[in-house]
Amino acid sequence: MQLKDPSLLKTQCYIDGQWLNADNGAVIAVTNPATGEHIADIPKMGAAEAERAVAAAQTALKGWQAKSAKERSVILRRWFDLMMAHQEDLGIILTSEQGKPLAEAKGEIAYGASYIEWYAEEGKRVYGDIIPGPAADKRVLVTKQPIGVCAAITPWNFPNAMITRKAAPALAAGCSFVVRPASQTPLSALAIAELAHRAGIPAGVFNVITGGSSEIGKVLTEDDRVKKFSFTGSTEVGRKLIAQCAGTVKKVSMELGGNAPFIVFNDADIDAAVEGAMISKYRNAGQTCVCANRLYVQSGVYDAFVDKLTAAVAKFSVGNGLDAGVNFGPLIDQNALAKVQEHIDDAKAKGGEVVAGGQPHALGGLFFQPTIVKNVTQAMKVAKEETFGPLAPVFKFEHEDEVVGYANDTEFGLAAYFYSRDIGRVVRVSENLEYGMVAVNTGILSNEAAPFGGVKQSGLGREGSKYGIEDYVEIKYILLAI
Ligand SMILES: NC(=O)C1=CN([C@@H]2O[C@H](COP(=O)(O)OP(=O)(O)OC[C@H]3O[C@@H](n4cnc5c(N)ncnc54)[C@H](OP(=O)(O)O)[C@@H]3O)[C@@H](O)[C@H]2O)C=CC1
Ligand SMILES: O=C(O)[C@H](O)CS(=O)(=O)O
Repeated sequence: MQLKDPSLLKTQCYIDGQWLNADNGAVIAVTNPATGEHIADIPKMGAAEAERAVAAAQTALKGWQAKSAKERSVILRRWFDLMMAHQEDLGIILTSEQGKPLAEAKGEIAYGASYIEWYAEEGKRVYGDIIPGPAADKRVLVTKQPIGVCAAITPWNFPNAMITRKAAPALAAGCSFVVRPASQTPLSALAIAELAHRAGIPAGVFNVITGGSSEIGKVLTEDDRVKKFSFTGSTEVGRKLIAQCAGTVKKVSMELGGNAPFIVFNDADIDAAVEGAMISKYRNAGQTCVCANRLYVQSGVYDAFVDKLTAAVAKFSVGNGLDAGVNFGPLIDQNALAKVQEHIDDAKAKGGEVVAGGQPHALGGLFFQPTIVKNVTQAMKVAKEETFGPLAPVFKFEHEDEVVGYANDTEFGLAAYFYSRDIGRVVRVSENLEYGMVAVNTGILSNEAAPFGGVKQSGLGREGSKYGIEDYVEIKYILLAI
């Protein structure tokens, strides 16, 4: 790995300001999904180390809370500046362990850093209230205080941004933080820790522990010193972790699975819709929770849309994300490939027609062809299950009410997209779609100014915007009798 600053490639965990190996010396190998090559070994820590990380966060809390919001803001701003100064190296580390093209990886670094930039400022705006009391001698004061030690478990698909989207509001609010990143992509998290150290974030305030997900997860969800738990990943695992948090009544945030509809009406700008579908469907090789999972196109523009999308997909350059010109990388593992193939085969067996891709890429390994299947129906797996890969199933529909019904017919409710230039339809459909986030005439909706999150079984809470810091404070009501 050719880095300008090789010291960003850390292979130990960061606990209480120290770089540590596992107590028993056990390690987990990290490999490059594009080549299968071994990149590094990271500690395989367990419950004992996780408890020490929580203890360190507890110890560090008082000093960090004692700083003013402005003092914390100055340190967070330094963290942001360091991440942006090292954007290229952080992008190379991210592409090497996760696979996304370098341009996308560098984009994720800027996206992840933007949450630190945003919350460096937002922490100074955690306002309270003075409410007119019920009697002349009573004063009702409302203040907000940091919730305390926070813990998080994060996924492999955005190994930088999913950490900063949680750590930034937590630290800005005066909380301390322990994160356990996915075993497949730990190096990005450890690089973030190195820059936190350089930024002057005090020992114990920000901790990164790697190792067994269940064993460490049990500590982070059941230890009473942890007052808030945040998770990004599948709904299946999210349910388990919510249940594990119940014993200590922890506040939880959950960013879970999706099944995003992408709807194109006859009155849409078709070229804009194709451009949006390319971003929404194929970003990170289709491995994002907000990827278009079902494309619904009204009958009047169905053939034109499919033809234009097919032509656009043919231009992808599939390969190692570190190679110049590559804009489509590998999937994360064999399970991901198998899921995509299963959905394609099911659709074909039920009448679907492959018009692009449809099988693993000639490059072999974890590369899969960007795929489009047309003439798909609600009876197919692609209508109900999240593919989490580069498959665009294109459904045909006739009427607005019909497609809104299809779009809402899922237990998920994270992101939805539609293209229309009819203002009445834009208002009606935006309001009738049962999703936490609705994008109109665009294929990408994620930014630090917006409250990212889902309804139904796609999650709890919001990340980003002024709303995102509310999950890291507790309201305290003070009654003054004078
Ligand atoms: N809403 C959102 O923003 C996002 C949602 N997702 C959803 O997650 C799925 C794919 O991502 P994926 O990472 O495979 O999801 P997983 O839920 O399998 O994994 C997410 C994280 O949870 C850890 N984990 C898995 N099982 C447990 C457990 N029993 N206890 C504690 N931790 C555990 C994993 O660790 P390890 O893998 O190291 O064992 C990983 O760090 C899709 O459904 C996708 O939609 C993904 C990203 C973002
Ligand atoms: O993990 C994810 O899929 C991200 O939440 C998607 S995004 O925020 O990068 O759009």
